[in-house]
Amino acid sequence: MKTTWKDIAPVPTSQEFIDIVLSRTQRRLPTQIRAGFKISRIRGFYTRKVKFTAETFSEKLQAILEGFPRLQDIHPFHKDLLNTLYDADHFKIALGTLSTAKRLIETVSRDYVRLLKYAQSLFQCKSLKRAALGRMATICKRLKDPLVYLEQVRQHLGRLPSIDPNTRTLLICGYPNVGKSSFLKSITRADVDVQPYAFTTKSLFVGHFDYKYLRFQAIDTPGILDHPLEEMNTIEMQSITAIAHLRSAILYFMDLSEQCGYSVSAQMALFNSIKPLFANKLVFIVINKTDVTKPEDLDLDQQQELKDLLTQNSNTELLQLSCVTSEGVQEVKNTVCDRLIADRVAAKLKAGQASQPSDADAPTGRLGDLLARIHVARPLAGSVSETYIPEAVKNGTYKKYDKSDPERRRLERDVEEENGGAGVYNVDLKKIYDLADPDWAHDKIPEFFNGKNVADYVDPDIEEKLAALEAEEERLDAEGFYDESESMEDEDDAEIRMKADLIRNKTTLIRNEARMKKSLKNKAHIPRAKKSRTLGQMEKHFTSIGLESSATVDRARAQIRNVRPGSTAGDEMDIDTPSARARSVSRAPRTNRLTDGLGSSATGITDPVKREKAARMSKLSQRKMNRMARQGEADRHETASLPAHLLKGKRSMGSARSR
Ligand SMILES: Nc1nc2c(ncn2[C@@H]2O[C@H](COP(=O)(O)OP(=O)(O)OP(=O)(O)O)[C@@H](O)[C@H]2O)c(=O)[nH]1
Ligand SMILES: [Mg+2]
Repeated sequence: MKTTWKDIAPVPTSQEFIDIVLSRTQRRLPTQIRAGFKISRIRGFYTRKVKFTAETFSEKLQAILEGFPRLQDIHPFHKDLLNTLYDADHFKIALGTLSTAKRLIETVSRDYVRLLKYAQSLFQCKSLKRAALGRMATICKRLKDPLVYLEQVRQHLGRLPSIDPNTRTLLICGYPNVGKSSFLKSITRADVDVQPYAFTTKSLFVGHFDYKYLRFQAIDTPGILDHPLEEMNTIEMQSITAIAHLRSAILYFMDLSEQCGYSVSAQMALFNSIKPLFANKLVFIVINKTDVTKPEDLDLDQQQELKDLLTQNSNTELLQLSCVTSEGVQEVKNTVCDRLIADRVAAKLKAGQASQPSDADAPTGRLGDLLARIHVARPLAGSVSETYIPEAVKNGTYKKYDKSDPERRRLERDVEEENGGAGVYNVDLKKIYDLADPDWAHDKIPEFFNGKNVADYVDPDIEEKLAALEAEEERLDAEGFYDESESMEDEDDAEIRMKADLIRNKTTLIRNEARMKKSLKNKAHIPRAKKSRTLGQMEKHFTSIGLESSATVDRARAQIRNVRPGSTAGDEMDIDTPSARARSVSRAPRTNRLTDGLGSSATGITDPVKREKAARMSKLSQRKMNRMARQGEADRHETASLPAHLLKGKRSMGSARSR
């Protein structure tokens, strides 16, 4: 949560505000418009101006609104402090006025944009825009007071001390002039003013110090007088706010010497009247200026009163110090800090949700929460885990591994050395397989199912048997065994024969396919014409199918000539033969775009009439494109009829209107 507001952007006055916005509109938008332009363009030009101005206004107003703290979002302490210092109502009204103005400006913009849609001339558009901007400026002028007030608040907010309401805090309070600032000065490096008159300190001051590696903040408050809350001024109310909202250790300072100008009984009365604010807090009554007067020096009545004060308020301690001799200063500081730490730790432990533990004496609060989430596993009742010492160690027969001993245990390392040493020997992992029969460990196919594995179903001679069968079949075929029986075959035989044929065909197919797969594998095949065709062959082919070939042949010839100007024009098209590819090919265009497709004579010269017509048509098709690419707004061009020097600067009749 934010505790300081040092980074709020400055709030301009209303006049500055208007200037900023209007000059931004002027700078950011185009400024040139002529009566001769299309009306839609003129309307667009002014609409944009109105919209842009309104947007800038609302953007800037929004920035101001967001820069200031929202009272409902900040800590109650800061909220109350802002209330006492700047008056929450005033603050809210100022921000509210700003947000209303923002809304009004948006409405104005909307209305005038709507009107601008129906404007008929440059003059009308311009008048509408002036009216719109004028109304926005008027709204802004009415923000004069809120803007001034907010700027003052901003400057003051920036100077407020950064008080963190949640950290370890020592709050020093008491009557004016009792030595509060002197104490803050002696325990921290804060530079507070110490003067021998009342109300030296007029606002909250913060100092920081470390104790037991923890950061503490000490807050010096302005002195308080003993009168009802309603009569307290802004200075005193700051102290009250701090006492009421900060979770802290309260150090109530008292001056028994009465050098401060207030009687001891008045100081005790003040303690009693602000006592309700001390609820749930650590409270210490600190007697300052012990170098002048100690509690023992008081008359008996007052001593008794002081004692009563302590007994009435059970959790209140009495401490003594003197800022002048710095006697007891460190002790007071240390006592308070120790108590504060202990208090905060206790509060933290109590803070959890498990306030109703199942066990009567189980810890509550956060500690209970934590313990509820932890499970400590313990051995089951009765089972004892003891240390295990091997027998060999116990009876002394255990021998340490010794490489030179011939009777030593054989290690994998020995096996490695016997079988060629490191790099040659490969660890045999199969020998440790845990199988029903250890002999199976080195089987090639060790997987078993129902006592058998795949190997049991393989006939090792299957290939030879098949070959023998096929040979016999061929022999029978050759001897004409099947021919003979053809005449007297019955239905069964015919079926068998048909099946045999099918099988044979299928086998051949599979074999061929496998062969093809092998040769095609991992090769990119680019189909190419194996043979080059000659132009003559093509001509012959065309005539054979009854097509007129002369034009095609002419073009092909012309192309061949174009491709290889140096080479003798052959009538081979051999575009795809390896030799043709190897030859370097000229990068000159193969065809003339102007004449391409116009139809040429055998000599390659185009009909001039056709060519002229083509040129005309291409020009015509280009016309639209030329028109579109002509000079436009983007081209900074001053027309001759309205030169710049006639438009700008002062005239005899007042200034030229630019906005
Ligand atoms: N003799 C004596 N004088 C002290 C002691 N501590 C502070 N003073 C004097 O008391 C006067 C007031 O001290 P401050 O620290 O300004 O008192 P304060 O409570 O901050 O006063 P306000 O800011 O006006 O509320 C100064 O003149 C100090 O010199 C002390 O221990 N002994
Ligand atoms: Mg002071």
